[in-house]
Amino acid sequence: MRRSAAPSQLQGNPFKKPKFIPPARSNPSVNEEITKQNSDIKLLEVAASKNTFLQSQNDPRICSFNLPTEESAREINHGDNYREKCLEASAMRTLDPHHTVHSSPKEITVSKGREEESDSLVKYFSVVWCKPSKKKHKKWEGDAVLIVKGKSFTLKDLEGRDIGRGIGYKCKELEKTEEGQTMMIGGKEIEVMGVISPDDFNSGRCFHVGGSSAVLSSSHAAKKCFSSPFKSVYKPSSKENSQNGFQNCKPRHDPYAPNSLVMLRPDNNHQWMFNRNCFPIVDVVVDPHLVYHLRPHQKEGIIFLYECVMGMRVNGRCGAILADEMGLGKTLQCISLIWTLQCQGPYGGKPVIKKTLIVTPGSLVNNWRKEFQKWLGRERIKVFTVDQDHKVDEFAKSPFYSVLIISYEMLLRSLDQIKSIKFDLLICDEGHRLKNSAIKTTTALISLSCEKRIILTGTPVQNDLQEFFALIDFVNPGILGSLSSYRKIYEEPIIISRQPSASEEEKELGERRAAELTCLTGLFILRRTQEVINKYLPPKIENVVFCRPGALQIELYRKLLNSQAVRFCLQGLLENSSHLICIGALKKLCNHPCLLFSSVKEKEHSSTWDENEERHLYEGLISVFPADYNPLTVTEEESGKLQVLSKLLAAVHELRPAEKVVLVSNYTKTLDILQEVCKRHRYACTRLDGQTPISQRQQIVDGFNSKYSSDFIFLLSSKAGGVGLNLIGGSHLILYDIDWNPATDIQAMSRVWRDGQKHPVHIYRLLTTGTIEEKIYQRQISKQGLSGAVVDLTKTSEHIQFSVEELKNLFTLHENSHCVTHDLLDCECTGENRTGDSLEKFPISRNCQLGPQQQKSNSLKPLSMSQLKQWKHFSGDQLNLTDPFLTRIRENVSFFFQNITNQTTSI
Ligand SMILES: Nc1ncnc2c1ncn2[C@@H]1O[C@H](COP(=O)(O)OP(=O)(O)OP(=O)(O)O)[C@@H](O)[C@H]1O
Ligand SMILES: [Mg+2]
Repeated sequence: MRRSAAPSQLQGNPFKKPKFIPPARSNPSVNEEITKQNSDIKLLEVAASKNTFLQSQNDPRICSFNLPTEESAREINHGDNYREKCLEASAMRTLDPHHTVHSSPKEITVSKGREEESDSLVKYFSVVWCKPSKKKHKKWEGDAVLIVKGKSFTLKDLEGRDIGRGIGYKCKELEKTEEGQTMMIGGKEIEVMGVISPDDFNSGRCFHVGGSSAVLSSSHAAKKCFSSPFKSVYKPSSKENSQNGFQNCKPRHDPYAPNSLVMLRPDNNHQWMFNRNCFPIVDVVVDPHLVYHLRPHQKEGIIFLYECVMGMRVNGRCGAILADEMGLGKTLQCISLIWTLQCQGPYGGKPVIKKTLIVTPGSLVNNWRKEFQKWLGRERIKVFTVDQDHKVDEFAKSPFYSVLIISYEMLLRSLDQIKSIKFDLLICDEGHRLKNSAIKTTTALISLSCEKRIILTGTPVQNDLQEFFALIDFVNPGILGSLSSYRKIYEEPIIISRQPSASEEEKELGERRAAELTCLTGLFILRRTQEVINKYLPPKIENVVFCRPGALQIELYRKLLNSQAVRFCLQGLLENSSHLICIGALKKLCNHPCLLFSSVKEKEHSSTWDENEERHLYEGLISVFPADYNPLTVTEEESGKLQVLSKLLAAVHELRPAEKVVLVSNYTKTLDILQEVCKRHRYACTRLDGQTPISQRQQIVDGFNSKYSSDFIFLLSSKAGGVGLNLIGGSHLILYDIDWNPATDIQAMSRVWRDGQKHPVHIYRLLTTGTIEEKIYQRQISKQGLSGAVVDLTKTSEHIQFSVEELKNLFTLHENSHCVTHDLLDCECTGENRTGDSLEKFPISRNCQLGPQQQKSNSLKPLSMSQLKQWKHFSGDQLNLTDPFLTRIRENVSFFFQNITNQTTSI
């Protein structure tokens, strides 16, 4: 039987949650989990054949008590640990004067004297109803309460009005009424969703939740796989019902079903802190429909998040950082967590959370909504996304929505309204931005009272210890003490130990403190790398393409390097930031000379030209351009990279007409040029940059990803849309320029090689041979080696300190090299189709060839260079290239590096 949710269920209606607890399970894996000190992540996969669950349900000793008595706990041989837990729980019960032992079977019949059948059985169920139809997928119209009394049924809507009656049913039929069952009552088709306790019916609470006016629509996606999880597990007879006041306290889903994903039960400590009312312990089981889709690492991630936010990993702290690499499905893991906590809880099955706040970059607000729909359909969870037309107030007033999704910018604007709502769970997507505790966004979020906090980030937690503190302190405030004590205890000793002058004692202390810090924070930080999903993805062919610069580019480059500004920089004579202007000019030139031309013209015409520092850089530059130079008519030949790009696009268009290209740049002006080229070649394209209104971004992404889209190219500004987006419609991604920060580029490259991608993915990273772009690339890969690619997204060249030596290296043009990067590898090959086979000749641990100071300062650097050396590499002159795309661009390329992940037979 398929079920689709009723509105009340979306609100986490406790009346629909069966509340049976099997208080003692003999499954050793569960007991192991309970005793585990270090809460290692472990999936509890319980064989369906083990029916101890059913046995314990049928055991009146168990069912008739909230928690087992000392005697019953001993009688049931479930292992010492569990007994200890039960004993303690029963002790807690006696300590709590308000605790009531629910043992009276008479509770079931309540309507004394009101009805003729006062002595007969009365049962209450939450149901959904609709007009009768033969359709497989019902369109449920509303929630209702079904009262089964004697031989009659009454159906009431959530305002208490009778909307149907039936009489004359056979006793046997009545006894069979259970979850998932459908029947006809008073001309309506109903489906039973859950049992309502007499108490909840009598108090009227069962009518309050969820509202009454919601109309359900069926969602194919949601209905497709949802099954009635209880059917084979719990079939209470009327006799049991009458004996057991807690027959409802059972897990929402069968914890013993094959592949069930069961959360760790709370230990004594936790119960003591959070279960003061001594509710029975109920297994929290992730919805099997979701589990069906989850990858193994995602199951682990959900268990991890659950334990963190429940305060099971670090006593009483409820924060977590999920730092999985890009594309690992952090969104789905969070959605699973929300759905689980919103419907279930370990104490009496009561839902742990009601409302969730998700804060995310503007371009991902609608992506979150889509992901909710993708995994849960439209009915189960009602999510509200804030935009110009949908304000927070609307969410606050509505009882239907349980999840609010808002951008960081909107959050600041609506902070007061947000603060007036009680959120139980806060998720900060791409949360690395919170590493700066001084910025407004961080202070705003800190000011929210919600204590269950999750940071999601693909590029997190790094070497900067203060930023690290800020992230940790956000999710688990105070866990590392005050900032000043943290500095004393951790930061200072760690930094001192890393200095070359550190004594042995200082080194040892720093290492121990670092280990302590890692150990403590490791309890609530989880990071997995992309390797865990490689096997689900198509092959990825990554190419670093060294493009020969055009003649004009070389001439201008020389001129810039000979400028007074660069010379002063190298003599250390100029102000701090002057080198940045020089670097900026060289980068522009690499993209296209016209960008430099426009900048110079712009500066020349400004009134401050004479005092301007840039004058020292740009003087005489215009004379190098042809006299009739027009920056508006972009010439492909003037830029090595543009020439390669143009040929590459033509090759994809011709050789793979069904495939599409994502074209990434860090600069909107460069995107303008690329767009112009697309236009010229009549390639249909779409574009997302910082100017694109947030409300349109998801639409643009969806349009491109659709197989019906005619767009061939997606122009993407990596700064605006690099993080979080899914661009699986494209299978070729070209990084037109390089960023200082490897994280920015990795983020951008991860947009296409993700779940859902159907084609082999081709990544092209274009670099201009011998120029500053190669130097930046070299710096990137050595940096990645240092930090395992865990680098901060917000670090730009402004944050990088350069020594004069480094600047000298940056400001050198290597005109005679095919590939300076390859030269530095000191590889013995001649650039002829080297495949890394002969690597044994070059042990990976050997020193890097990057230069003397680097060799000494960091032993990790050679590793990443060695890794690069393992890539296939060959010069552009190679005649027998096998890659059809590279063959097409060979003429303008001096060197290639290529790496293939998940190679299958053909690419
Ligand atoms: N188990 C799964 N099966 C199929 N598709 C999945 C699964 N998990 C996630 N996906 C899909 O993979 C894509 C990437 O997921 P998601 O956007 O959550 O990644 P992420 O970890 O947030 O990455 P980023 O750091 O780039 O934001 C999405 O389209 C998502 O629907
Ligand atoms: Mg994401």
